[in-house]
Amino acid sequence: MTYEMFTALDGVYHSYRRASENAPTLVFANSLGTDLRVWDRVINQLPEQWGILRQDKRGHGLSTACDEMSIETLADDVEVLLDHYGISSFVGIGLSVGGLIMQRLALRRDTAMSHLVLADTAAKIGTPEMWNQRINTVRSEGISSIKTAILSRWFAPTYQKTQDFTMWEAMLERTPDEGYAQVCVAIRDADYRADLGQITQPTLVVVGAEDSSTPPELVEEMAHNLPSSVFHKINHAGHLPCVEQPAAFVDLLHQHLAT
Ligand SMILES: O=C(O)CC1=CCC(=O)O1
Repeated sequence: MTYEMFTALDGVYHSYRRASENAPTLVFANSLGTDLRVWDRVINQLPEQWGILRQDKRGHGLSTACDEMSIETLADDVEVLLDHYGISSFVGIGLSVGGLIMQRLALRRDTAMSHLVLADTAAKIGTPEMWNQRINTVRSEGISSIKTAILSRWFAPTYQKTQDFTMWEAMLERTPDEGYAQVCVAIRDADYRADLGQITQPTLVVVGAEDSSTPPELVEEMAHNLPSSVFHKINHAGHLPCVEQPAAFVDLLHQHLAT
């Protein structure tokens, strides 16, 4: 059974989906410019009985934005749902900015989070200058003015020629400009490199071999600084291996949860 819900948190409408209440519960956090559908292909290949909780970040998908956003606020939003459902044991799975959110939850919920999966992410993503430039451009000219550059980082060249590609292009283009800009602010202001050594959960770190947003070397460096991690590159994928190579992603997830 899947529940699709809205809840109001400090004036923000928050959209999320919960499927099955069985353990383990897999809690997903999405990347910048994508909504909870970015996990569809992975979730479709998981055993039906596993619990699933995913949501649209503020300013993305069907969730509304707020004036000031930080990774801490976005982590609060996940905690509200964990508490609402009384989830005391879960696997945290974060993609890109979702990985920053899950790094916070790994520390805040250290006993409840049994395993961590960090995909195409780092403890610090990009530079303040790069994010400020992107924020200014999105606010003044809109997401469509930078969508070609973003999509070329999201996907390997071969995928960009497929029919599916247009769906993701539409998802990005329909993200509200201010919601997108606010999440860029949250990423710009986050630097969790000093905290990596305190994350004790067994952590699977994956990256698309053709990811040019969070390149394999950056992601591997994060893996080296985590006390208990395994690192895998997924071939024929860019920044969103859960979209381009869901079977490889699910295989690695199964292996990780068996440890
Ligand atoms: O849009 C990008 O460059 C990719 C990205 C960076 C952080 C995130 O969540 O996505």
